[in-house]
Amino acid sequence: MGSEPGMTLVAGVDTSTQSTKVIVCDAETGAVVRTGRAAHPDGTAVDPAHWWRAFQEATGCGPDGDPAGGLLDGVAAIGVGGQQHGMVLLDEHNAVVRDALLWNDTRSAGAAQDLIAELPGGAAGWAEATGLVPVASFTVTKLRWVAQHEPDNAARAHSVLLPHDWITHLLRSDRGAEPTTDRGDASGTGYWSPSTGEYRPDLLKLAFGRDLAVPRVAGPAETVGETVAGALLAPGTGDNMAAALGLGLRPGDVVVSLGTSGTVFGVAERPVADTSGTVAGFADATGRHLPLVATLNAARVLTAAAALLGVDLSTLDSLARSAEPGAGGLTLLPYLDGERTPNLPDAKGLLNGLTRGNATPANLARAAYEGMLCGLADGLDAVRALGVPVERVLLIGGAAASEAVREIAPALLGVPVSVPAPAEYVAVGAARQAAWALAGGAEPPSWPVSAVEVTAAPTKEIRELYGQVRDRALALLK
Ligand SMILES: Nc1ncnc2c1ncn2[C@@H]1O[C@H](COP(=O)(O)OP(=O)(O)O)[C@@H](O)[C@H]1O
Ligand SMILES: O=C(CO)[C@@H](O)[C@H](O)COP(=O)(O)O
Repeated sequence: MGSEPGMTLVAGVDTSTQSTKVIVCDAETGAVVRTGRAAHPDGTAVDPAHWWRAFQEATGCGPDGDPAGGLLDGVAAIGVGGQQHGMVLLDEHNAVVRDALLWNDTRSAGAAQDLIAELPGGAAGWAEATGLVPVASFTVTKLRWVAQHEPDNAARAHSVLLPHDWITHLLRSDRGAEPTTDRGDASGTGYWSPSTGEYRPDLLKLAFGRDLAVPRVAGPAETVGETVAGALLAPGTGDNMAAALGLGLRPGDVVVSLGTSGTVFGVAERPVADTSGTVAGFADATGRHLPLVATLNAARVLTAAAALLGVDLSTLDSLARSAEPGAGGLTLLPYLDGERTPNLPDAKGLLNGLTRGNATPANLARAAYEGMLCGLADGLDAVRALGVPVERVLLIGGAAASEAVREIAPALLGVPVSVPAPAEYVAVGAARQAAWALAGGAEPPSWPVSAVEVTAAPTKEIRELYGQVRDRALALLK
């Protein structure tokens, strides 16, 4: 594979929960000319070496990131987007100390509670300081868990990075240089302030009991290093921030992403501090802010429902579309992997309203889609309540490919839904950041995004029933 004649090529990487995806595109227009992907292992604690191996498999690069005839051949700049929050602990020689604890690992739920209690001001104090109220997903709680449960690992730790920081670092020709991150991913740690743009080493120390080195926060379009082949490295960012960049979000646009996580987010000019902790006050990758709600359960609710019914995803889709809205009164609270919004780390899924009359595969399939989307409709209400304007929803992530999702989403979300042309928008955003680092300037290059709009009459009664079942469960589980 050689350079496409006349084109300047940039690459975007999405090192996400289930896989690594790589695109190579024209820096001027964003047109994708090459793609690659490779799977990650399952589990919520993963050796970061798997992500680097997946990167090599997806691109054909050598262990030093040399593209030599592979997917990245001729690429002028690379950006890496990655799953947020994952704790990559390194020793003083930059060797990984233990498996990374991922965003969906709930073992640090107790640590989150402790940290809230230990800071004067509690939840409000954390929201004010970092934009976040600690829950198990955030890196700061994982540091506390290691300090408490694994003193030997804690003693070896010298620095803490996030997944995108680690892959970006491995891509550098000079791995002895200081690692970097960006404000988007730093804002998901719980020890960085989106209001001041500075780390809060006091909060890291509160969690870990001592200082740890942290990566330098690079500017949005900075070049942070070079690969062995001389390609520029952009700062990279968290996957949701990268998706926002890939879609070129405008005020009024809110993204609903249906990957392993479900997320709902929009851009804001000012930092957000939600003391209830429902909306995380993240920063974005452009210098703005990205208020976001995340659920632990999205696309894999559908894979679990398909496995339960013994069918593939395409049959699950047809079954769900053949059922009436409301699934005959079946409601699924989709907390299969525990849940983050609402904050129920130990919860399990709950199927309510089962009768002999409605016990059909079609209703069960439909309840899975409706339950997943009702959880995100709650998230949409929460970001709207914080003043984020919601004129239309952009639906992305693996499960946005589902016809049933496209049919049911506008009815439950209650706003027009646009489905952007199928693409890996996290990787697109990372590539756009790379093009920005290459070109310089105040704003990233403008790349077109086409989308189709899907509409449906709102079905409030399904959300009402879901709300009743959710509130009864919350009263039991809290
Ligand atoms: N047509 C479809 N219907 C439902 N789910 C789908 C469909 N296509 C892909 N998925 C799901 O999308 C998920 C992967 O989405 P992705 O956004 O890449 O996740 P992540 O970024 O978390 O790794 C997988 O769980 C996969 O089963
Ligand atoms: O925890 C969050 C956001 O706060 C997740 O959105 C992760 O960033 C993982 O994303 P996916 O791999 O599911 O896309």
